Amino acid sequence: MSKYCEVKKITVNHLKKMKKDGEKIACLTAYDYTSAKLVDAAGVDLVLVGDSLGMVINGYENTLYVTLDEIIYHTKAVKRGLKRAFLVADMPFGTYHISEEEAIKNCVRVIKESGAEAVKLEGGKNVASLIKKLVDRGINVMGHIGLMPQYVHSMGGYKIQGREGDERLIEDALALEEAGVFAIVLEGVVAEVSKKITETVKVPTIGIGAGKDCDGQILVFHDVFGMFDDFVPKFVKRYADVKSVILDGGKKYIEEVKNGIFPSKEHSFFRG
Ligand SMILES: Nc1nc(=O)c2c([nH]1)NC[C@@H]1CN(c3ccc(C(=O)N[C@@H](CCC(=O)O)C(=O)O)cc3)CN21
Ligand SMILES: CC(C)C(=O)C(=O)O
Ligand SMILES: [Mg+2]
Repeated sequence: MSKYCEVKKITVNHLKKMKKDGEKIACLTAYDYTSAKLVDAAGVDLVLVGDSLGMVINGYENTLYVTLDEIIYHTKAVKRGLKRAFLVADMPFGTYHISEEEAIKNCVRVIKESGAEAVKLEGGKNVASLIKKLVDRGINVMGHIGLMPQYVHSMGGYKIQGREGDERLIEDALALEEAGVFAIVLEGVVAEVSKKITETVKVPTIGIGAGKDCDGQILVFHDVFGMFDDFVPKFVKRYADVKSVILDGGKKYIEEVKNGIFPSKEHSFFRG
């Protein structure tokens, strides 16, 4: 068993140390109090309140509709469910795109109001100067390169990155490290390139669809537990089939209501 099981509260230092120790970092998304409590109890090291909530919670076609207030609302709920895991809030599209001043203001708001211990933003060299300013102000920042869902329109879809070489991705990873990120998400990156980035930077890399050689892995809660099937990317592995559990339980409940079996005496109140 890993020595990190004993750690009461994971901090940014533990995450950096895990890379040095060769201890893989297990991460999941969560969007509410109850699911946060469950993944924390399971022992996940890091929880991300992802802007993927726009898709799995709200049913939007992409992540671009998510607002700052929505991320704060969900992060506050997740915060109350966590004891051990490190908490990261995803900065939504548009909240760090107008000016560095506005971006800093929005990140400060997220940290101040939500209880998140870090923010994550998509981008490489183009956001390095902003990240440096955030880090200078005591805000932990997680980078995110490769397939960046907030670029869905300009990329013309969700495209795996690094097929035609690794130069740009490596430059971006180095720029993020130089700017002071404590970790970098590599999303939808070919395994060979993720391996090279992971060997090149000192900060941990957290992969999603980026192969086995990243320092950690992250997946979306609803994908891992088989609750979301509008689309299932190739990189998703299902570790439970909660959809069937809910459908089966739901059918039993409906049948018992229709047949007058529920509620029975034990679920009812009486005067005497
Ligand atoms: N439920 C959920 N899971 C996710 O992992 C996720 C979201 N939502 N929303 C935001 C982004 C979007 N993501 C996606 C969505 C689709 C593909 C996809 O269809 N990829 C193709 C590969 C295409 C190629 O080879 O270039 C695939 O077949 O997996 C990948 C990542 C990952 N993120
Ligand atoms: C999948 C992770 C990295 C993410 O950005 C999200 O859930 O929004
Ligand atoms: Mg995201």
